[in-house]
Amino acid sequence: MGKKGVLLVNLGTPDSPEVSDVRTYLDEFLMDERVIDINAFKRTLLVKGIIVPFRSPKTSKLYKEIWDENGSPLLYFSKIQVAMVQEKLGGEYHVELAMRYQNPSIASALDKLKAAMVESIQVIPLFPQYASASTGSVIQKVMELVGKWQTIPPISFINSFHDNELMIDTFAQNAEKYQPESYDQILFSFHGLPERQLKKCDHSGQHCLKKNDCCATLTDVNKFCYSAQCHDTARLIAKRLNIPAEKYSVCFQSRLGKEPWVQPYTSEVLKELAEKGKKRLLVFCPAFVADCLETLYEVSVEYHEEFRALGGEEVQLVASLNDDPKFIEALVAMVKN
Ligand SMILES: C=CC1=C(C)c2cc3[nH]c(cc4nc(cc5[nH]c(cc1n2)c(C)c5CCC(=O)O)C(CCC(=O)O)=C4C)c(C)c3C=C
Ligand SMILES: [Fe+2]
Ligand SMILES: [Fe+2]
Repeated sequence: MGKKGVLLVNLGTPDSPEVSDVRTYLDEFLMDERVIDINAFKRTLLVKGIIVPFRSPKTSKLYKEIWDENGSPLLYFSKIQVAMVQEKLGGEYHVELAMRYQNPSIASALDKLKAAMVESIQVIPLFPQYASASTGSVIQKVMELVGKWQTIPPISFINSFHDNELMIDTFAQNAEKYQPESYDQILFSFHGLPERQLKKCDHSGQHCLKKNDCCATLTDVNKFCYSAQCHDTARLIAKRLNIPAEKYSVCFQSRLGKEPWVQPYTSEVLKELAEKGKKRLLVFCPAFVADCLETLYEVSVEYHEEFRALGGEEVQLVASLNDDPKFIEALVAMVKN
């Protein structure tokens, strides 16, 4: 019998923090039709003519702030995650890492699995909550590439794992060392998405952003809604830590452009909390399974400074899942089940 192939895929990061590599990365990322989901002509003008030229130098500076001797934290922890999963799964499995954008590419990882003559491929996009721009894009890319093979092996995809118990437990344990009860408010700050993409993902066409509080609970109609899954992840972590509903807020960060994104925005929530006299905030970022620019810079530096300028004292980030053995156990269980 051949080995069972496993492909773990995260978003991707530039090859280096230099402007030229950041430009190449942003170009590939933002030209993805699932990320900037407008017609190809407008997308090309917007991305290649405006966003990439203006954003690359700024984003390069930010990457330089988080880049250390191990390189990009996202790639560094992704490699460790894959090595740990491989070790736990043993010789029956062949585990590869890929990034949706830049390196190691999905094409190169699939080539390695093909060369190893695996008998099947299981793909786990490393995004707990389903979004077309993240999970959907990974699945589409893998299907495009494997779809061209003469022999298409049995292939399966994990679509989301927002309520995975071991993952919820890892976030909760990471928070325990900060004594969450000693903070004025707990924030669950998820990566944002354009509202348009939420509506497009609603195949019923009647739920998302059509009803009040449409994402507050997860039902059969909205079970794949990014925002509804985010709210559910937050609820489960809060429940595990006995945090009452009034003591936590769900919010969305990293908005790009002027059109409406999923709300409330993290910046607005920081303002409201500062106005209410809250001083110390503990922040989870449960859309990410590894520390990255959005956690290490946007939350730990930008939001921290923003909150202090508003009269607050502290924004403390809860570490991401990174190389936590419990999260590795979660990934191993997903593969085996
Ligand atoms: C949780 C998964 C992610 C979703 C969904 C997502 C959607 C999304 N992102 C952008 C634009 C940018 N995101 C950037 C960085 C970034 N995004 C994610 C994850 C998701 N994005 C991660 C893990 C990272 C950090 C990568 C790293 O190297 O550390 C960036 C680059 C940084 C910057 O210039 O601000 C952009 C741009 C859009 C438009 C979008 C959905 C439409
Ligand atoms: Fe993003
Ligand atoms: Fe929704």
